[in-house]
Amino acid sequence: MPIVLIVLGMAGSGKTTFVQRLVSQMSMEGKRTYNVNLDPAVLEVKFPASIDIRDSVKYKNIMKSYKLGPNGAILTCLNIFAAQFDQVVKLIEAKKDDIDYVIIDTPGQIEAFSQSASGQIITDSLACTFPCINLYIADTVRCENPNTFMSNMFYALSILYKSKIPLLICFNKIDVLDHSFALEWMKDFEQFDQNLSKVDTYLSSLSRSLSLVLEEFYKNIEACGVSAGTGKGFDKLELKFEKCKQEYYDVFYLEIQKKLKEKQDGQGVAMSAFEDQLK
Ligand SMILES: Nc1nc2c(ncn2[C@@H]2O[C@H](COP(=O)(O)OP(=O)(O)OP(=O)(O)O)[C@@H](O)[C@H]2O)c(=O)[nH]1
Repeated sequence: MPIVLIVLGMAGSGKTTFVQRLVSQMSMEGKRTYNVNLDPAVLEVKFPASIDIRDSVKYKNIMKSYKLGPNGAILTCLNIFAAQFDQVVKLIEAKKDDIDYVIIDTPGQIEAFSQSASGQIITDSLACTFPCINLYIADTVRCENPNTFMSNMFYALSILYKSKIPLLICFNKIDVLDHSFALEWMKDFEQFDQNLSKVDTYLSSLSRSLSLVLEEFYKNIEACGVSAGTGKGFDKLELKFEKCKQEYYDVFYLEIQKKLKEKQDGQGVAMSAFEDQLK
């Protein structure tokens, strides 16, 4: 059974470069990947994609037909694609004995996965069938600002609680800045607090309070450092994936199966939320 990796993160954090690097690394190791592009607005997909949202939904047409701006159009494309996502799952299922990983690139509109029903439908459909992991890509250089670090952690937390599948935080761009400070901040509130004092803005007191709330989240979350640009840290990723896969079966699987049964009984919460959004 392949492991599904959903690559998420803020705009410009390096998701696509990460996917590119992972796909080529896996191929060098003789691993078989099935790659999916979920970014409808990208001009060129920079990795070999078996499924490309752009083949089903035309971003520019959606903008015109619904008179939407770029953000609204991307979210609408995802909503439309999510409605037919069972077909994507069927395609992956048909290939499941021939692939080791399904790697999914997502658009920078992180709210599609942290808040919108479409992200939930896509994640639920995959997680019901395959061991599934969210990879949260954080830009280490930007995280040097404690308030940006906190925004990233909060996004990661909301994705974890919304999707209810294992989460791995990948601090990217460690060729520019080592991520050890970020791991330290996740372990030691005093360290984070000292750095927060250096950028004292009105946001800092919110970040300080949130940091205390996040203590429990930090304890249970996997994190690592990578450079999608140079490949540094990628040799340690597979071990992390295996650990998260185990967590999927040990911690999340029962809840996922319960959700699946609810859906089959016609009480799928996610689907009705999605239908409400379309009204
Ligand atoms: N130095 C360095 N730059 C990187 C790394 N990974 C990505 N970048 C650069 O960061 C920028 C954004 O990378 P993308 O891969 O396009 O980021 P993304 O998250 O897919 O962007 P959106 O799809 O717009 O959200 C590009 O200029 C990349 O070359 C890295 O590990 N090191």
